[in-house]
Amino acid sequence: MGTVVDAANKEANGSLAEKKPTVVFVLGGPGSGKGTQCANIVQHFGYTHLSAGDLLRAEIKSGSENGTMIQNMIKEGKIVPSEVTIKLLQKAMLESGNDKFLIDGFPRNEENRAAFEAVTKIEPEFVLFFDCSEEEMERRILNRNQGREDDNIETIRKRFKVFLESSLPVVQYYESKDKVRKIDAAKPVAEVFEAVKVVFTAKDEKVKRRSCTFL
Ligand SMILES: Nc1ncnc2c1ncn2[C@@H]1O[C@H](COP(=O)(O)OP(=O)(O)OP(=O)(O)O)[C@@H](O)[C@H]1O
Ligand SMILES: Nc1ccn([C@@H]2O[C@H](COP(=O)(O)O)[C@@H](O)[C@H]2O)c(=O)n1
Ligand SMILES: [Mg+2]
Repeated sequence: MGTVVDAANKEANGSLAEKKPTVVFVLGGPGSGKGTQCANIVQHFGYTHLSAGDLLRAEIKSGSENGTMIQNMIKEGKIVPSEVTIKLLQKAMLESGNDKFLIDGFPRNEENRAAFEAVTKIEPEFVLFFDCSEEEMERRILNRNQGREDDNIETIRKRFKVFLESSLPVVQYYESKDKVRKIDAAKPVAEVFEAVKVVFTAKDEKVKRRSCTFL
């Protein structure tokens, strides 16, 4: 027999799927500029930005029962079990009131990807992938100065390893479905955003064309 929590989750999944939200996954290595560019996309295209890492860090701060486990995983650069992260994402999506989401730093591995699809029944519109060299990403993270516990050289190396071994295969999966929009993220912020704008403008044009065919 299901618990009250199971029933509440089922209801949340149902109401999310019914809303048919537009989801764009924003992927790229640690420090590639995902958060920076998401802030620009929010301003120009009206999406709500949900960073899985930010949600996990907020969960630690909230004093949740999962806080210590999440903190340890982040310090080690490991990927938190999908169940935890997906619940945080679902809650944030429902609370936002918006129907367009940039989901930043998720899915990070095959388990994240398959669980999100199975639980929410949502497929991403496309995947924005920020491509950048490790040298540049390392330089950026070491200069970030936001007091993140994982922004030290030991954890950075672990995060790069997890990115190569677990996250890139997810990008390849979406590539096989022709869903990846790859951006050269090594350029200055403004130039990267020019390339990002092209992707989102093309998406808006496609939606307009689709609605015209019904006139
Ligand atoms: N194109 C860029 N050129 C130079 N610096 C950049 C660029 N984009 C972002 N930065 C800087 O690099 C650092 C990392 O950027 P950001 O936090 O957006 O990356 P991220 O992909 O979200 O990283 P993480 O996965 O660790 O959360 C920040 O200090 C940001 O100001
Ligand atoms: N799907 C995810 C996303 C993140 N994490 C953990 O958070 C750390 C920081 O993530 P950023 O996107 O803010 O860099 C990451 O290294 C993981 O430990 C996760 O577990 N699952
Ligand atoms: Mg980030």
